[in-house]
Amino acid sequence: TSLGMDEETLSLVRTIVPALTSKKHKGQDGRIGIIGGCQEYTGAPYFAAISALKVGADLSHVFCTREAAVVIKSYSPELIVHPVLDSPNALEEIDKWLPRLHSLVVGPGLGRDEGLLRTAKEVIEKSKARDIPIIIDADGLWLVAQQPSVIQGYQKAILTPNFMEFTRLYEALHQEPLDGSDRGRSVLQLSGALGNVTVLLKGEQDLISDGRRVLTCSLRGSGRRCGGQGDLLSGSLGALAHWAFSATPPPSRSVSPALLAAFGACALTKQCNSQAFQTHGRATTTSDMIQEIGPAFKKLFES
Ligand SMILES: NC(=O)C1=CN([C@@H]2O[C@H](COP(=O)(O)OP(=O)(O)OC[C@H]3O[C@@H](n4cnc5c(N)ncnc54)[C@H](O)[C@@H]3O)[C@@H](O)[C@H]2O)[C@@H](O)CC1
Ligand SMILES: Nc1ncnc2c1ncn2[C@@H]1O[C@H](COP(=O)(O)OP(=O)(O)OP(=O)(O)O)[C@@H](O)[C@H]1O
Ligand SMILES: [Mg+2]
Repeated sequence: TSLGMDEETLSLVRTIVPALTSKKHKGQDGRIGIIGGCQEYTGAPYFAAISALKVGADLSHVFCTREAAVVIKSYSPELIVHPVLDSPNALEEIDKWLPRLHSLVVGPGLGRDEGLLRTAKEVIEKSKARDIPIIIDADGLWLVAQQPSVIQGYQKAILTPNFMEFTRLYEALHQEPLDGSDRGRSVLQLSGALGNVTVLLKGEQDLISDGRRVLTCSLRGSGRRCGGQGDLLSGSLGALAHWAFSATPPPSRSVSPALLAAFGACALTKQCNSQAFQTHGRATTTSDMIQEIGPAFKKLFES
């Protein structure tokens, strides 16, 4: 059954979770970077960055525009916020930090300003050269739909589209309308067309493919679809991808690190949604879900 499959994959995810020991120094369990945050959107990069921390990363950096920075900083003292994304030497400023980052999440609240998208593209190129896992979400996916070559073939990339973003990507790569009747097949095709980049299509069931196989995450969430849940997912995935790709030996022969990390992030997001909904019902918001990350993580991956 699919629930049996979920259980099996969850137990594989447990193997990549780093032990909490007194032998480690700050930073070892993850220094995650978020590229996003502009005039319109400050919530999305905050949700992504705080989620990476709550999952267990040690440091979370947000690279956003100057005016978004003060806002994001005042949501939370735990984030390191760089007001550089719209500066003339943005790439130089971000490149200074790249050697210290373990993974990058590109897109939450990035917006679609041409200059910002160009910078995001250059940061992706630099990160590929450094072999850093790259999660692409939200407006980062807008960029990939315009210029798929920016990510094509990069084995440490994971794309996290909602249905709308998926449709745009699919139609950009296949030059034909998406036939929505077999989503699993479409996800497999899109991943194949992108050179086996891992694609996670979010929905009632999350579908994840590396172009070779499709994993389905069928955990139950709730009927509450407030904005920001996708940001929680992509930020968590930033931390999980670092753990999955750096695990030695590789966690599984049949499931790639990217698939495993993506599955873990899906399961966690749905579990947070379900738990928050039990308390808050219709009033559930993403902040309520973020408060559940600790208990949800424990239930799924540490019990
Ligand atoms: N608090 C915040 O700052 C938030 C900012 N956000 C940012 O807002 C920007 C735009 O993101 P959007 O997600 O709106 O992207 P899009 O502008 O591509 O819009 C997606 C649209 O598709 C619709 N949609 C989603 N799933 C669908 C489905 N299964 N079937 C049919 N329609 C569906 C949604 O209602 C939405 O209007 C991004 O930068 C994103 O990160 C969001 O992350 C939400 C929270
Ligand atoms: N119909 C659904 N039923 C249950 N869970 C869903 C459904 N649609 C999405 N989800 C879950 O909600 C989470 C976020 O997915 P969603 O499609 O809302 O992303 P998004 O549109 O990018 O969100 P955001 O508002 O953060 O940008 C995922 O964990 C996904 O599994
Ligand atoms: Mg989104």
